[in-house]
Amino acid sequence: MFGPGSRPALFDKMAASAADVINLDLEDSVAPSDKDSARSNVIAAISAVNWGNKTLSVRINGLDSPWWYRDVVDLLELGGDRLDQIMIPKVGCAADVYAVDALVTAIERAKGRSKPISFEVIIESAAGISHVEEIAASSPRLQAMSLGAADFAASMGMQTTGIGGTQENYYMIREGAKYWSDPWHWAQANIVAACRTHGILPVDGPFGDFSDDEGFRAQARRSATLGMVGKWAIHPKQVALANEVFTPSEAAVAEAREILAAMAAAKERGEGATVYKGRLVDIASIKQAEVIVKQSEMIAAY
Ligand SMILES: C[C@@H](C(=O)SCCNC(=O)CCNC(=O)[C@H](O)C(C)(C)COP(=O)(O)OP(=O)(O)OC[C@H]1O[C@@H](n2cnc3c(N)ncnc32)[C@H](O)[C@@H]1OP(=O)(O)O)[C@H](O)C(=O)O
Ligand SMILES: [Mg+2]
Repeated sequence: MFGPGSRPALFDKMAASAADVINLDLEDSVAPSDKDSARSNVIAAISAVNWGNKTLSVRINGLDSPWWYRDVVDLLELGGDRLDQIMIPKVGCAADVYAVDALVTAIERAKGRSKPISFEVIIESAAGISHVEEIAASSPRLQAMSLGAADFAASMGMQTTGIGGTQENYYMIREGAKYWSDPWHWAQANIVAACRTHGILPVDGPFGDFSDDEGFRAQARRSATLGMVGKWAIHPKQVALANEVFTPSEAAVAEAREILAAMAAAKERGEGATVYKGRLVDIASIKQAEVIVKQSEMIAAY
């Protein structure tokens, strides 16, 4: 759940939401003239608001701006221990993450902060997607990586003002009928592969049209199917939609458990493969089913 640091009236509503992660934004939802006051609002709210068991993250300004170092210094020196994570936008290479890591490490040591700050990065440029694997491997602080569709589209020179979702002109045609394809797919798949290689979480970014619930669901379902674990909400109504999609359904969990049972029975018979509902399941199916069961158990335990 995202909210601008310049709108402190939203902070309690964000804390009361059903989101797992809160992102207080100092970057692109905050006008340049409000940067200093937004930073002060966020620093005060880190300690003053009851964030419950949510992960509390602050998106700092990009390394191409004059604001980012002050964001990091003040957040860590003045912001209190409740802060869990810093989100670094517009990361283009591993050195960008190193720069923030070096500053965070120095402040943590100087100030005796005992809880290490974790990082989430946004891939939202041509450089970021080109260097996605080195970025995924860049720091032990890194926990998650998102696709920022709007800046990504701009950096790539894409002809769209949409933030995620179906793009009218991105279609195939066959026998006179249009079939829309997904222009975000290849970037998402690259992010998932880089994240899974290096043990961090791939997250789907914003879906701008918050009046389009079905569009959000469709985008989120594609992301979940690809291996992403969650999605940003830029409006409160998107939180329930994201939780609905990224929580495996009872039917999916039941089927996964049945596959595990079928494979346990197969193993008893000395077989590595068997038939479940008319289709092949084998040892790889155990790993697939375990993904769904583990997701459901983690969500239930949260
Ligand atoms: C695209 C790139 C990005 O940077 S995305 C991330 C940065 N953007 C944001 O953080 C924007 C977050 N959202 C908002 O600022 C607002 O939701 C809004 C401007 C999109 C709409 O605000 P508005 O007040 O007009 O909304 P209402 O429908 O009237 O609100 C209803 C109700 O909900 C409360 N509300 C609204 N927004 C939030 C919120 N973010 N968190 C909590 N609560 C919120 C609002 O106060 C109303 O409450 P009520 O009056 O009913 O009590 C990316 O980087 C890229 O490159 O892709
Ligand atoms: Mg952006």
